[in-house]
Amino acid sequence: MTVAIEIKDLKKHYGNVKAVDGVSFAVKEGECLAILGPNGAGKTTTIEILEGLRKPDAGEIFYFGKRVERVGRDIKEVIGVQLQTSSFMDYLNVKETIEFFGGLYSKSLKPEELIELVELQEKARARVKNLSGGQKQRLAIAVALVNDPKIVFLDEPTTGLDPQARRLLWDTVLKLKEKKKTIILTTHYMEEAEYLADRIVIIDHGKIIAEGTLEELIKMIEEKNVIEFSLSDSHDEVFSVLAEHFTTLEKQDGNRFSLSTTDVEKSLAQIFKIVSELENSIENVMIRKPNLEDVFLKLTGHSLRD
Ligand SMILES: Nc1ncnc2c1ncn2[C@@H]1O[C@H](COP(=O)(O)OP(=O)(O)OP(=O)(O)O)[C@@H](O)[C@H]1O
Repeated sequence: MTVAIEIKDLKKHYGNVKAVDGVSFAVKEGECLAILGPNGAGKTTTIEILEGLRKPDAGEIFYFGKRVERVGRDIKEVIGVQLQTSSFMDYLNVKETIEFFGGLYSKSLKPEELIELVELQEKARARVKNLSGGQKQRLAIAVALVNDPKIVFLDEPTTGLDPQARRLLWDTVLKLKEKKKTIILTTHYMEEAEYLADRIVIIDHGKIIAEGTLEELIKMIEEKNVIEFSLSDSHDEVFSVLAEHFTTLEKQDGNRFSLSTTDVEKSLAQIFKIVSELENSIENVMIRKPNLEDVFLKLTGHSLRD
C-alpha cells in the first residue's frame, strides 16, 4: 500500500520549549491516524508543519514517497485542512462559505454535495454566526474537503463539543473513511482515537511514546483489568493504606479511585477488607478492560487529562 505521508525526525523548538522533538511516523493511503496527546504535547505544531503553515527546524517530510523541502501549492492542492471556525466570515451563509473557499482552488466540489456529506442541508442558507459549535465544526470539515483532497487534516475537531455533537462529527469522519480518504486527526480524547483511528500515535512533550493499533497499544500494558471504585466517606487515610498494597492505585475525580491488576478477585477482596477495617465503605465498583488512558498513564506516569 502506498505511503501517503512520512516524516522523519521532525523537530521544532520555541526557545527552551521542544514543541516537536524528533517525531517520525508514516501514514498509509486510506488510513486514519490519530495523534493523541494532552494539551501542549506538540500535536498542532506537528500537523501545521505538514500543512505547510510552520517551518520545521529539522527533519524530513515525504508526500507520496517524494521528499518535499517546502509544502507548496502542489501539495496544498491534494490536502484538506480543517480551519479553525473563527476563520469563517460570520455574515456568509453555509453554502456561500463553501463556495468562497472552493474559489481558492483550481477545481472544487459542488457545495450541495459537501453540505449533504456533513448533513447541513437544513442549514445551507443559515449564516455561520447562527450555527451551533458542532454545526460549525462540520462546516469546517466540508471546507476541508472542498478541493476533493486525498489527505485530510483534522486538528482537535471535537474539542468543546457536547457528546451528541461529538457523535455527529464522528459520523462525518466515518463517511470520510468510507471514501478512502487518508486522515490525520489530532485529539486529546482517547475515546475519539479509539473509535475513529486505524492506528494511533501517542505523543507527550514533543516525543512519540507509543504507536500502534488500539489492540497493540492495549497489549503493551500487562495488567489485565482495571478496578474502579468510590469511597462513601472522607478518604485520605484509606488512600494511603490502599496505596501501600497497590502500587497502581490512582486518584481520579472526587473520591473515585482506580487500580490495575492481574487478579481481580484477590484485589477486590483485599480492597473490601482494608476499606471496612478503616470503617469506610465502597460504592460503584466497576471492573473494566484497560483503555488508552491506562496505556498513557503507564508510559508517562501522568494522566492524559492533566
Ligand atoms: N508559536 C509558538 N511560540 C512559542 N511556543 C509555542 C508556539 N506554538 C506552540 N508553542 C508551544 O509548543 C508546545 C506544543 O504546542 P502545540 O500547540 O503543538 O501542542 P498541542 O499538543 O497541539 O496542544 P493543544 O491541545 O493545547 O493545542 C506548547 O508548549 C506550546 O506552548
